[in-house]
Amino acid sequence: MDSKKKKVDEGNKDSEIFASCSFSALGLHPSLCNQFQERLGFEAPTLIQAQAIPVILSGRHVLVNAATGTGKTVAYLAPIIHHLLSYTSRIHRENGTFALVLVPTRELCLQVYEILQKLLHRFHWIVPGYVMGGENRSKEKARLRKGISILIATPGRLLDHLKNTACFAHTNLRWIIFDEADRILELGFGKEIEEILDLLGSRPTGSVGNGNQVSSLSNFQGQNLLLSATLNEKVNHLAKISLENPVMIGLDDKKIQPAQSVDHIETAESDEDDGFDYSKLKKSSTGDYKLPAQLVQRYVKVPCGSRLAVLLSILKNLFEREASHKIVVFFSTCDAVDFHYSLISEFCWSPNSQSEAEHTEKFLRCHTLRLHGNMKQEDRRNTFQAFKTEKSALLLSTDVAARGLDFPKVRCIVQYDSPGEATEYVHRVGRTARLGERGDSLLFLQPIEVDYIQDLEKHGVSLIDVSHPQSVGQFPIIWSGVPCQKVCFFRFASLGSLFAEGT
Ligand SMILES: Nc1ncnc2c1ncn2[C@@H]1O[C@H](COP(=O)(O)OP(=O)(O)OP(=O)(O)O)[C@@H](O)[C@H]1O
Repeated sequence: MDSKKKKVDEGNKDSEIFASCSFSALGLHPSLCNQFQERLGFEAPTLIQAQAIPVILSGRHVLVNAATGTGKTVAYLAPIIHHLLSYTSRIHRENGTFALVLVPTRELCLQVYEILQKLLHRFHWIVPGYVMGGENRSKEKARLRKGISILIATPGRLLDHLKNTACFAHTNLRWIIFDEADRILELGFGKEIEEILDLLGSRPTGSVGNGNQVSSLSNFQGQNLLLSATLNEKVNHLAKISLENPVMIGLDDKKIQPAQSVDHIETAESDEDDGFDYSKLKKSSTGDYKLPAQLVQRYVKVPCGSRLAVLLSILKNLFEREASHKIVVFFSTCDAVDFHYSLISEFCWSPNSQSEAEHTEKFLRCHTLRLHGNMKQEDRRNTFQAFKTEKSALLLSTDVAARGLDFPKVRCIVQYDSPGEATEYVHRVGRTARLGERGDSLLFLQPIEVDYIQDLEKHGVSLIDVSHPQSVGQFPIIWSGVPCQKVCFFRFASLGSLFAEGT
């Protein structure tokens, strides 16, 4: 490709991701705009940020539905920081919590906290903090006693502190954000969320447990935000009990355009008594999912007994082709992750290997990591940090890594076990092809599971079938048919059948 054409392509790609305006044009505080450039290296807002930030700044309740990796985190953090910077008298940490960000997993909690720390680098009077399962409660209490201005939390631990930590000051609470709202509910935190909303006085007690009742939040002076790349019935319910006359961003837009001003954002025609059209949300939750346009999605039919051999062959090929490569393989259970981790680790290069010969002898030349909910908190944290910084690594994980996690430069997602829900498929593959980067995904399906493809098609997601030898060439990953790998293939095929799968 000549360089002129390449420039045009890059220009087109950028215009699909980034807005043509600056952060300051969105009305954000100038010193915050400087932080974007200095601390995060952001030159311009993404399209979703350009659309959401002015609306969130206006104080409206908002529901944001945009593809994975489009910059939703900054879209909600920036307006909060802007407002906290704009108060005429500086806030103090003794004023307690002004904003609460609820997230489904511990890793996402840490990730949002890291971004927040960077953004608040120059604003020491706005204190970021987190509380989450697996952490020391007493230490969290001590931090809450001192005061946390913007608190990120997993629901169970937050509820615990709301009930048992008397020194947790939240009377100044103005914002509640549900990041990955649908996942919070899928993990069974529905009751906790209702209790949290009640304890914080952000919905009237009359609507507890009644999914059909639309709350009137007129006593609550705050602003609530819901964000997710996928919507479902449960989010519909959460929207009903937590949002008042919200603006929906990204629901109908095939291509998101930046907002000129709040007046240009349409709220849906009312069919409910609070002016918000919940049927539109309902329709969207069964409609098309938003996936990064540049993501190449494939599937392969593999009988259960051959999956391991095929996986190893694919991984070998991938790591041999490119020296720096990051790959995530998803499994359905913690046991399956552990089983494959101990197996694959036997064949993997490790950073602790003594000699160069040891490196080259290994079947897979990459660092292997694992992540799941049954691991000790410290190990989870180490894996999360390591996979972020590694240039070449393989992460074996359950769906704990599927939501919101932003690992840079993940080139490929393999789904060894098919995901239960179509939404989970979208979030798993969303760990690659972020913010316009290229990415590939491969879904393993057992012959009895092929109907899953039709389920995905109902949501506008179509995959290329690479099960047939003639299609294998389309895939950047060549598997069992490669002669030089036959020995390995059969070796692993027989090994695979020695171990019982389905753990
Ligand atoms: N304006 C920007 N300019 C450059 N990079 C950005 C900008 N905004 C966000 N990013 C980067 O884009 C990546 C994706 O952002 P983020 O994790 O917020 O996406 P997301 O939409 O929340 O994704 P998911 O749905 O998977 O949670 C991050 O690495 C983030 O640092």
